[in-house]
Amino acid sequence: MKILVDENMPYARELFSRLGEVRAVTGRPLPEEALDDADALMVRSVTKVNAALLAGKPVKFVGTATAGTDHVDEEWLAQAGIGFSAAPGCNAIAVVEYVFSALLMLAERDGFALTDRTVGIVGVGNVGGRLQKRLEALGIKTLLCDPPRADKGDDGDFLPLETLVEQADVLTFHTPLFKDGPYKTLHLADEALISRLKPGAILINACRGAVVDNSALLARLNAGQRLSTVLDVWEPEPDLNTELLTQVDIGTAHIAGYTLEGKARGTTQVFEAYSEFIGQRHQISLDTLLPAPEFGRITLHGPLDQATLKRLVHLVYDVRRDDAPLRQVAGKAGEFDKLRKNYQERREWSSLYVQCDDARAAETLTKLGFNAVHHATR
Ligand SMILES: NC(=O)C1=CN([C@@H]2O[C@H](COP(=O)(O)OP(=O)(O)OC[C@H]3O[C@@H](n4cnc5c(N)ncnc54)[C@H](O)[C@@H]3O)[C@@H](O)[C@H]2O)C=CC1
Ligand SMILES: O=C(O)C(=O)[C@H](O)COP(=O)(O)O
Repeated sequence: MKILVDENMPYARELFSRLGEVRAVTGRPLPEEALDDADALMVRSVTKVNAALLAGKPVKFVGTATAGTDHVDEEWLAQAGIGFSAAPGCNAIAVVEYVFSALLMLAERDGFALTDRTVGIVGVGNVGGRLQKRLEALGIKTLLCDPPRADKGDDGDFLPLETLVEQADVLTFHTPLFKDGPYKTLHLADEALISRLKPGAILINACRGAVVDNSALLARLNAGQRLSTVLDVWEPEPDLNTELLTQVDIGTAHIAGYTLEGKARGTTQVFEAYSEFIGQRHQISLDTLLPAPEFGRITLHGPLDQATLKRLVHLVYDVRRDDAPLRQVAGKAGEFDKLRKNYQERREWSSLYVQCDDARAAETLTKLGFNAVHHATR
């Protein structure tokens, strides 16, 4: 059994070698000769998986260690009889923590309280749903837009996108990229939508670049629209518009989902799916794979206010550590992917054990996803 894995999948060699011979390859571009004798292919979002790549090859299963699947022609895989699995939700916590890190940075810089802001969430799935819960745990008002869920009759107060545009101070996108169909998201944020955002609003895109029309956004920013912008994803990648990068408040190289936990969950989810596909069911516990974090334990004295939360969040992950390197290399061939390949280890908030002498601080931090306990220390 020969299994090709993207070289940017942590723990892939260790896990997949339990099932067969593993070869790690670059995902962009994927060396096509490697497919000639491969039984299975494990990719990330940078590899386009379609007939052009796989027709006539022996590959019987494709796994993508990602939440998004717009790089995979699932219809063709199904009609070609090739098994497929994605990794839904694997990195949702990472994206939520990226959004929080960015919002706390902007709130400190511009001197506002997050509890005075209303956050509009477009796409309330694994990322958007977790984001809603964590924002509400802090007492921040959210407005939700998810037409597919609304049409299915899911519980939730789902609103039209237009209402979010009118009322939200922060508009954050967490939808898949659908190029057409009833729930098309390509250029969901177009020039008309962007120009109607509230003055001083914050626009965040951490889903897929083309969900926001990047040329329209640049035109609005150049026209002096009062808007703060956080872009993790770009139209197109890896060759983003470098002028747009100079205009955004935070710009990163599609790394919102890149916690070690998030990437490792992606690998384990496709490993489990493939092991089931070949009839050798394995289940993996993440705890057995992950190393100890750089900061493991901290004591918080007193209550939790926004400034304290910001310091705690930024101890684990400060989004500015990913903004500066992108600005340094943008426009140079190959550098966007190099930043992603050589990504400095980043952990999730749950990796930090926080001992609090204030019961409410412990309760809030627990709801936010920290490993917090209340323990009187004074
Ligand atoms: N920047 C990054 O590193 C990452 C980006 N992503 C992207 O974010 C997307 C969302 O991730 P998840 O929450 O895990 O996916 P998900 O599939 O759990 O949730 C997506 C939600 O969007 C909703 N939706 C679909 N069409 C919509 C529309 N037209 N308007 C509003 N809502 C719509 C769906 O009903 C669903 O509830 C992924 O598809 C992926 O493209 C995901 C993880 C990491
Ligand atoms: O899971 C997704 O969807 C993502 O966007 C991933 O975080 C992207 O990471 P790569 O697969 O491009 O390494």
